[in-house]
Amino acid sequence: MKPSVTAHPISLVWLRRDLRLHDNAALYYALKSGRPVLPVFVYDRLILDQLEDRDDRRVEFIHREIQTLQDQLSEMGSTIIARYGRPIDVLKQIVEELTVADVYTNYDYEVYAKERDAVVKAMLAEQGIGFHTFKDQVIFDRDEVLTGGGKPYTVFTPYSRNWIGKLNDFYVKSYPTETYFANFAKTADLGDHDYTIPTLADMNFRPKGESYPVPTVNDDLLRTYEETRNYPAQAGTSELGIHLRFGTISIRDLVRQAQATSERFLTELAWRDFYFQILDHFPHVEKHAFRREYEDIPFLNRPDDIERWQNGETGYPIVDAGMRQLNETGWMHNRVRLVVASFCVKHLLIDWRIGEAYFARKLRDYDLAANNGNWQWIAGTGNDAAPYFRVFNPAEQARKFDPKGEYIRRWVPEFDSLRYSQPIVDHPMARQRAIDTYKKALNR
Ligand SMILES: Cc1cc2nc3c(=O)[nH]c(=O)nc-3n(C[C@H](O)[C@H](O)[C@H](O)COP(=O)(O)OP(=O)(O)OC[C@H]3O[C@@H](n4cnc5c(N)ncnc54)[C@H](O)[C@@H]3O)c2cc1C
Repeated sequence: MKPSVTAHPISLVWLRRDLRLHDNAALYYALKSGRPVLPVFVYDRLILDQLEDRDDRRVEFIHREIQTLQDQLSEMGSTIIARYGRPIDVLKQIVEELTVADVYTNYDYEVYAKERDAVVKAMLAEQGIGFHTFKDQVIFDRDEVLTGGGKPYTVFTPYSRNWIGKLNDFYVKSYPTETYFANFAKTADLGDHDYTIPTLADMNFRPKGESYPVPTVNDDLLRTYEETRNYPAQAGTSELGIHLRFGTISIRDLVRQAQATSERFLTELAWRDFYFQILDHFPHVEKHAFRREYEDIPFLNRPDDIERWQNGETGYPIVDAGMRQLNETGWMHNRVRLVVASFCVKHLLIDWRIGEAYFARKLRDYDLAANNGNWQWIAGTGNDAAPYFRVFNPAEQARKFDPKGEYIRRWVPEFDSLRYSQPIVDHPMARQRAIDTYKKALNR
């Protein structure tokens, strides 16, 4: 018999990319099921141990949010169990310690996550414990938005038309979790367990001590979003990426706000769903070109070029400004992400996977689906991608989107001086070299 300290079985809600109590699908269904509910979070060492930077912003953010959840739950007499380890081991340990009837969790579309969940589900099934998953982090998933022929969309415009057309109150209303908060398990009823949250140091991380964007966006910004979103010197975008990534805001709340203020912003949220469904339906994109014929582009991958691109020392001011913003803040404006990514792949002929991995290491809003989708779009290897012969001209982009050079001067203060690097490549040469290289590899 397993050691049981609860008189009645409880339900666990396993939080992952949904670090909030408000409007959370899995939490709602767990709370409604009638059993006492205990939230669980696993600091997954299979992911964390591989991170290169021990002052990783995302880990610190997650740690802060788990502490916030713990504070909110303890005010209700409850708690969260947060442990560091492999998910399978931690969950096994918890179901040995407590009498658990069911585990509720929100669906995750990444390949690793799907495999992880299958293993956990099987382990729980062996013990007669149910594993229930829910859609939460997107508006539509799996087969909810398909082409007329019943296939997943690979082109964004018709997808987004269908996505927007299908939006109705049912899909965007919040789950009223608050109504059932009385159903959180009471710490007093759970017996003596270790509810201490591991410290960053316990996991071999240290804080950076920076602040994060607030988890809200005001209506005024969204009303002018269409006009301001392309100008990196302005604070014209929401900077909600990190909150969407870790679920510290609800996508349903945000979509309702977008419906009332900005069609353009709504379309950006559709892009987010779009790339989730691409990853879900075409998991090969994680490591390979969406279009297989683009697999064999002979990228140069010169170590010196890679280093200068990463450090923001290419001698192309808009590129350098973007990379320095990324390195210093963990965020980069979308317009500049497009420019630096294009420069990396086309001007320097660096494999898009190298650029993608660098963004994955540095971006505080890093998300596999969006990052991969956007890199493949730029590289021309993706579904619905920019044609390979489209090579952004960095000087043109700077003239158009940073006409007074304000953004550039903010991040590249030596820009006007002799100390500023000479261009790493000549634009016309690099452009032609990229086109010729792609053309040859594609046999066109
Ligand atoms: C090379 C490259 C890599 C990128 N990597 C990521 C990434 O790892 N994670 C990420 O969330 N976005 C990524 N993007 C998309 C986009 O640049 C960011 O979502 C956006 O800049 C984040 O800032 P924001 O929150 O102020 O965005 P806003 O303009 O305020 O948009 C709101 C939200 O909409 C979503 N969104 C907006 N544009 C896109 C897009 N093109 N694709 C998918 N979702 C979008 C994001 O969730 C974003 O937070 C990448 C874009 C490029 C060109």
